[in-house]
Amino acid sequence: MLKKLSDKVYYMPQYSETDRPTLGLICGENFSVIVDSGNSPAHARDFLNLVEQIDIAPVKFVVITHWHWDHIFGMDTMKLLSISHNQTKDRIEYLKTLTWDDASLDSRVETGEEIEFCSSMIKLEMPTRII
Ligand SMILES: Nc1ccn([C@@H]2O[C@H](COP(=O)(O)O)[C@@H](O)[C@H]2O)c(=O)n1
Repeated sequence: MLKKLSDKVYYMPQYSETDRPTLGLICGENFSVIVDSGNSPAHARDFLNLVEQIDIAPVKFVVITHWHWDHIFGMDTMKLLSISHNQTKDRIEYLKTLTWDDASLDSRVETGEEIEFCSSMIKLEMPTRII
């Protein structure tokens, strides 16, 4: 169930066990907008399933607040036009060049490019992953 903040604003609360952040939904007269895409395809699908259950104008965009993995790994699954700051877009483009299998994550933790917390949460949220 989505939580309702007002007639126009809903959210799905965060789930700290696998670092799923809060996802938002802003409903306009003509279209609606999702705020952040979730930390995995499953997270995005869970949110979209809840959104489908309420009577709102069609969802047209997903607004990405920032580039952290937990806010962007559901983008492909949402299949929406995305809106973000240019620097966020650039960072996402860089992240798309990386590989996300366990060995690659471990190696980036070793070099300091990735933090252990994100690596372990990615493995927990997506035991098998094609990102
Ligand atoms: N280098 C980092 C540091 C943190 N994260 C992720 O950000 C989360 C905390 O901030 P949010 O605003 O994104 O909720 C944290 O839970 C990490 O998943 C990161 O990706 N990279």
